[in-house]
Amino acid sequence: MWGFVLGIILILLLIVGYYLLYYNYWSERGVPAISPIYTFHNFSELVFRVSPKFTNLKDLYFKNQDKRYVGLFQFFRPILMVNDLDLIKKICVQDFDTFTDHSPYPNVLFTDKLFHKNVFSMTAEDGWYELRGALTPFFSGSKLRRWYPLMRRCSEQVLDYLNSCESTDCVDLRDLFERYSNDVIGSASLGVCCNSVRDRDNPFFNGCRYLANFSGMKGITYIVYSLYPRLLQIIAPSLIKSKVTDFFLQLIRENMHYRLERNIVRDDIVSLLTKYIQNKSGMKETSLNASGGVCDMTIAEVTAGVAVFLIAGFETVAYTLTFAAYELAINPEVQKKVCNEIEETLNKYDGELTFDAINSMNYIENVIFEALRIHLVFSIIDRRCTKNYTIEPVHPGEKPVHLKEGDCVWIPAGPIHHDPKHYPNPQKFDPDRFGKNKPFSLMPFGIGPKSCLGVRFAMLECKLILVEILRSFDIVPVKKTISSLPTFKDTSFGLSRKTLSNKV
Ligand code: HEM
Repeated sequence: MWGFVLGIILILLLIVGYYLLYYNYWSERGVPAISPIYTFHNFSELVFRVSPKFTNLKDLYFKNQDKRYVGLFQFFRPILMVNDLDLIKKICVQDFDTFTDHSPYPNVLFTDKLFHKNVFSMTAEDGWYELRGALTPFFSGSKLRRWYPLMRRCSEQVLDYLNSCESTDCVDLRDLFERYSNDVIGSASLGVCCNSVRDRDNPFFNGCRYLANFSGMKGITYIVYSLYPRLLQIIAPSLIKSKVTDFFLQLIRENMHYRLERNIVRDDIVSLLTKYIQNKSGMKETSLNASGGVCDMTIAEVTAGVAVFLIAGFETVAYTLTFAAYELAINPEVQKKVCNEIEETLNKYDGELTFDAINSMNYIENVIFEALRIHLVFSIIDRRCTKNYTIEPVHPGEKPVHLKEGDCVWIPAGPIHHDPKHYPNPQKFDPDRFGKNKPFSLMPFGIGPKSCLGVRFAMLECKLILVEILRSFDIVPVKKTISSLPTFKDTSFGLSRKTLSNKV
């Protein structure tokens, strides 16, 4: 018994000692620092980087907003939080070649095939530049025009569903948007057509929803892996259930065989990844086995590469749309302006909701950006220093700060979006302020060469479904939506059918 108690005390003393040592990490570099105890105090927000209103991060930012940067800790990982927009620009754009990577992410081929190196987790040393370059054509203007009819079909399926509902007084829009975004990314990126709005239990949708969900033990395991990658080699539990991994591996296997047998090149994510892997290996033959099929290694790499798009294009879009719907519901005058824009545009395009018609609607784009400013999906943008780097002093009293290779930098995007010196009256939903904001003060899609690869794709799909819904319905708040803020536990909205005279 006493041995056990002494053991616990020893462990606690070691932890405290370790923390005190770490505390000096920043002060020795002349950086104002937050006590490491803060990490424990604000565990979920600092460690998991999620909180509905990022209250603690905001608190930290506003208490230190006179400082260009402040040192803090994500457990034992020292983080430099950068508050100053000029310094953000320098780190994320001008000196990007020193900050090419995110903080380490799990890269766990031997336990989780679906989390093998992908464009999000890959470092520059691993070949991030090449992979990003290989995938970029999927998002070019001409490709978006090509994916548009697929998006359109998905948006029409949502409308058909809503039109067939007996009552639309209380519709869970987040669920509907998840299904829509899943169908869009599935059909464009790999040619899987499912109507998950109707076919509510289809395995592709359930698999993607499971992949994109990082709550509970899965989220904890993921964070522990990214903080302590070496633990992986010791304990190595899977993040993803093997039956889900097998489902996606089998899906991609069949997909690739089908293309190979019929000589189909679709220029989608599956095709681009296959080409990239073939070029990387230098020999076409390495991706083909003796029987003319695709080898398992290629299938595993393509599946992992596709999985990150299924994850990236799922909750992000659904959340963005839910936030936008919320702001439209509680700001009817903004909703009216959007409807006027839709009407004017459709008049110009003979009533056809074409790719060009959607692209020419600017006000609704401002609405989406303003919704993302207020309710950001990712409140922190992170970068990892890949070589030693010095932040030169600018203000009197500052000293040069020497960052070491491996140090991590956080950009507090959420608090910056709410800073009155960048956005006067920051809680006010005002789409007209978009375009007048300071450079680098708005970053819902990240910053610089590592920013979101899917931004144009995401904006197109968000605009399309909002326009499609607003042509036939008014979005109105219901009691549950309003009271569930800020957690959005209940995402029901009222959709009130437009009469023939006010249909757009
Ligand atoms: C409105 C919805 C979306 C939001 C708010 C969003 C936001 C972001 C953010 C903040 C990043 C990190 C950027 C950085 O570190 O500077 C990111 C990265 C990324 N996003 Fe998105 N995203 C959205 C939709 C999408 C969609 C639909 C796709 C794919 C079809 C996508 C693909 C990616 C990829 C591949 C990356 C990693 C880029 C890289 O590291 O090179 N995103 N996104």
